[in-house]
Amino acid sequence: MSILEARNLGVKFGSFSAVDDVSVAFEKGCLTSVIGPNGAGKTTFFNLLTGFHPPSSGSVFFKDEDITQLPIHAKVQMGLTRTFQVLNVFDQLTVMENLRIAVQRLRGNPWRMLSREEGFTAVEEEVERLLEAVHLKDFRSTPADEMSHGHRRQLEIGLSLGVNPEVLLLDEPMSGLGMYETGRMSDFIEELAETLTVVLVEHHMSVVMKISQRVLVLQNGRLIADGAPAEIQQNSAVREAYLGKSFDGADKRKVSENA
Ligand SMILES: Nc1ncnc2c1ncn2[C@@H]1O[C@H](COP(=O)(O)OP(=O)(O)OP(=O)(O)O)[C@@H](O)[C@H]1O
Repeated sequence: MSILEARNLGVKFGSFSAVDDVSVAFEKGCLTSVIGPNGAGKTTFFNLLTGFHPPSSGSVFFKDEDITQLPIHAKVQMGLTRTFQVLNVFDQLTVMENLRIAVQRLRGNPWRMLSREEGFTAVEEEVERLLEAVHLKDFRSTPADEMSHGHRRQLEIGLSLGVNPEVLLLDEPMSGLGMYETGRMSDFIEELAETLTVVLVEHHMSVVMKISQRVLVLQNGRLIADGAPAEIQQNSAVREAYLGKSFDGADKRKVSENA
C-alpha cells in the first residue's frame, strides 16, 4: 500500500528544472533511498514532498489525500516529517530539554499543559520513550554541543520522532560522520524502519545498498532508475550518472573524507 506519493512533481527555478516530472509511490513500511550525483535534485525533492518549497507542477498525496497545498505543520500533524542536511538541535540545551520541547510543541500550549500534573507526567513519559528510542538515555543531562556529531544526529531524529510520524524523511543523516558512527547510524535507521516508513537521501553507497529495500536514482531532476539495490548497481544509466565510478569506489572516497 502506498503511503506517500509524488505525481508528476516538478519545480523550476527560473528556466532551470531542479525536479522534473517525478512520479513515485512510497510503499508503507519500505525503506527507500534516493540517490544521485551532487545537484541531482534530492534535497529539492524532499522539500517538495514535505512542503518546504511549493512545486511548480504536480501533486503530493499522503494516504491518498492531496496534501500539496497544506501548510507544513498540517503535514507534520498528519505524520509526515523530515530531518535536514544541516543539524537542527538546540546546542546549549541538554538532550532531555531538547526532547521535552519537541514533545510540548506537539501537545499544544506547553505552559498550560505543564501547570497540570497529569500533563507534566505525560510529557516526561514521552521524553523517556524518545530517549530510549534514540539510544541516548546515558546522555539525558548532557548539553547537545558536548556530544559527538553522531549522537547529535540521533537527537535530531528524536526531535522528529516527537511528532509521532508515520513517514520519516532523512536528508544525509551520515554526513560528517566517521566510519564507526556511520555504522551505528546505519543500524539505527534500520531499527527505525521496523516501525516507520523511512525515505533516505544518502551518499554512502555501501550503506544505501545494504539497508534499502528500494533505491530511486535522480539525475538532473529526473527519476532515471527505480529498483532493488542489486538492480540499481547493475543499471547502466545509473553507472553513467556516476561517471563510470563504481559505487564502492565512490563510497570509499566519501568514508575516508569523513573519517
Ligand atoms: N532555491 C533555489 N534556487 C535556485 N536553485 C536552486 C534552489 N534550490 C536548489 N537549487 C538548485 O537545484 C539543483 C538541485 O539541488 P539539490 O540541493 O536538490 O541537489 P542534491 O541532489 O540534494 O545535491 P547534494 O547531493 O549536493 O546535496 C542544484 O543545481 C541547486 O543549485
